Amino acid sequence: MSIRTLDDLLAEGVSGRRVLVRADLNVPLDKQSGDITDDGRIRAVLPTLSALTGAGAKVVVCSHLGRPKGAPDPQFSLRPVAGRLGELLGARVHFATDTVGESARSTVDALADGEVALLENLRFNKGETSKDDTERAAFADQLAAFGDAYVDDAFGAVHRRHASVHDVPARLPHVAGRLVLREVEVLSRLTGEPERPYVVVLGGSKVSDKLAVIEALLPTVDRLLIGGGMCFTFLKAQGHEVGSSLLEEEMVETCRSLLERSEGKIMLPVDVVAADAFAPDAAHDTVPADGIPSKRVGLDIGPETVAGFAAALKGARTIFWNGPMGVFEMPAFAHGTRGIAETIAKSEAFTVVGGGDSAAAVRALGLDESSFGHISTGGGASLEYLEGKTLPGIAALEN
Ligand SMILES: Nc1ncnc2c1ncn2[C@@H]1O[C@H](COP(=O)(O)OP(=O)(O)O)[C@@H](O)[C@H]1O
Ligand SMILES: O=C(OP(=O)(O)O)[C@H](O)COP(=O)(O)O
Repeated sequence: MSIRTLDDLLAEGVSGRRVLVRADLNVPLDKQSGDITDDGRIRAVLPTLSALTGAGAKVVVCSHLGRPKGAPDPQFSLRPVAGRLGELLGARVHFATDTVGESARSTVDALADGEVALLENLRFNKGETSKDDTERAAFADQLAAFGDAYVDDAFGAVHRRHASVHDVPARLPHVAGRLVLREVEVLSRLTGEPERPYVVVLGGSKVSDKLAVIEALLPTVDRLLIGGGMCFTFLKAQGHEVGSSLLEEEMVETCRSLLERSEGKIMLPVDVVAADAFAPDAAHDTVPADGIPSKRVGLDIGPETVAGFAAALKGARTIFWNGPMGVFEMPAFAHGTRGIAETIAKSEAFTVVGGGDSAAAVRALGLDESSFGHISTGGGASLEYLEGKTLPGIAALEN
């Protein structure tokens, strides 16, 4: 891989230069208070930021948060992240209240050597995620104007063909940051010939994002265990009622076809914790996966499923896990995620956990991070990397 690195940029000297850093500061927020519930992704980018500030660069950080629809939306503001980043860096982070407007321009212009600015959410601008090349290019031009060089340290977003990931590097001297390099180095261990049995566990809520990955991974894996919000579209494809559980109706047919072609590798829940409502205190009980009552919502995998998945993980030599098994943010629905996480933590396999929420779950459940081989900051990104796809953010650095 012919990618220039942060060390190459530092060797050229960055003192007094403006360095635009694309980070993935898409951290989970508490729905009520808006507080950051896990700062792992902020911590993960500190080595790159500290190296740059230490070398006297004017550091301009940009990131997305959540999925706002191309316009400002206060619930997705990066302001709280600026505060936390400042605490962790031990220095003030200057926050721009827009991404490429007047506030961003004046904030960047006022930066002294060794100081850090954070721009407001990239996705408050249509150009960031647009499929239209011209619209993306116009936004990329505006962003690129804030840097003399570009560092990509947003591993969690390298699978997105977005302006800040794919188009800005074409406009500036560009390098990979410390996090991106480390992630690629570790994950490449899973792309060649992973030690077998190789078991992948998938959950979470980004169903359609991950179905294409399942298709690609099926020939490579020995077992694929599907829980979390992912499983209901598959259960529906098997002809079962899923009540008001998370469902992507238009993907049912794809799931049916995947199940047919899976040679029995796909394992689905046999029981589910079904609740009256999507709420922490909702009444709930365990029901068979083929008998979810019509008004109930499946919020976790049941104990029999945890035992079955644990048995399938026994003896594995390589394990990749992405996506919580249930709505672990609510303690009543965290048992499945805990059961699977504890099983993986105890395994002697080479274990990789990927994804912002999966990593957050490991920490929220108080598990020892060092009992996993690697905790990746990217869920979709690591899955697509494992698929062997050329990721837009990595390809852009290679050019
Ligand atoms: N049964 C379920 N119904 C709805 N949401 C779920 C369910 N199980 C898990 N989730 C949610 O999935 C989210 C994480 O999904 P995702 O973003 O795909 O994971 P990651 O960030 O690890 O890649 C969590 O917020 C969790 O509450
Ligand atoms: O949280 C992320 O991905 P992940 O949930 O797959 O780990 C990244 O920040 C990418 O976000 P996106 O899936 O909204 O593009």
